[in-house]
Amino acid sequence: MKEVIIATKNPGKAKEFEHIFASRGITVRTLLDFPEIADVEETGTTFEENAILKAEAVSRLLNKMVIGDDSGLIVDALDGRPGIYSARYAGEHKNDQENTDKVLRELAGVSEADRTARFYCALAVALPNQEVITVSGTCEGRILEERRGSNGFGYDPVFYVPEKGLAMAELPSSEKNKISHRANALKKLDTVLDSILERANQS
Ligand SMILES: O=c1[nH]c(=O)c2ncn([C@@H]3O[C@H](COP(=O)(O)OP(=O)(O)OP(=O)(O)O)[C@@H](O)[C@H]3O)c2[nH]1
Ligand SMILES: [Mg+2]
Repeated sequence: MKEVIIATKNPGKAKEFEHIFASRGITVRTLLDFPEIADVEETGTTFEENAILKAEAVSRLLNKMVIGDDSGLIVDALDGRPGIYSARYAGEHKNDQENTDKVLRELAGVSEADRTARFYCALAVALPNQEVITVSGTCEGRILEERRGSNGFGYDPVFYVPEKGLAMAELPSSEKNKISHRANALKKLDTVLDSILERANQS
């Protein structure tokens, strides 16, 4: 059975990776399956650097291929914030609800046209003794004034997706997983993933 390990402790991301990889017949394991592995410190200054830190640290520990995901929300009117600090925007305790409230507060009074934003996802694939590979994907949208929908995680209830006419959290997961920043990054791995997996499952 083909398997990939994702260096994430975020249950929302884990679910999306499980869903996306299931369609390729690949089983996903995440750090939720390895509670003994400590948090990797995200000391990078870019999404890519943090994705590499997570992938390489866990790949070294398990001596296996590991994918790291570092992602977040970039709001133009906030000079790109929360950006790489998306998970901890309202404090170290990482609370989606509070993070979203903080963005809504900071955007109070900003017109619809100026509420443009995008989700960004950097993925790093680390294989023992090989060069790490990184790809990225984005998803363009706008920040709503109020929450809509209850699917997804994080900022999804306030992220409006113009091409769908709905908030991200109003989309069923099957739809989000076709258009999301994470899905778009994974598409870029498509061509290399099969050969990577073959090597990874041999070692
Ligand atoms: O509404 C959202 N829909 C998404 O699809 C999405 N993807 C990322 N995010 C936000 O960005 C942070 C990532 O930060 P992050 O990459 O450091 O992950 P994390 O700390 O949650 O888990 P880990 O993977 O590091 O273990 C998350 O917590 C969320 O706030 C999203 N929000
Ligand atoms: Mg994190």
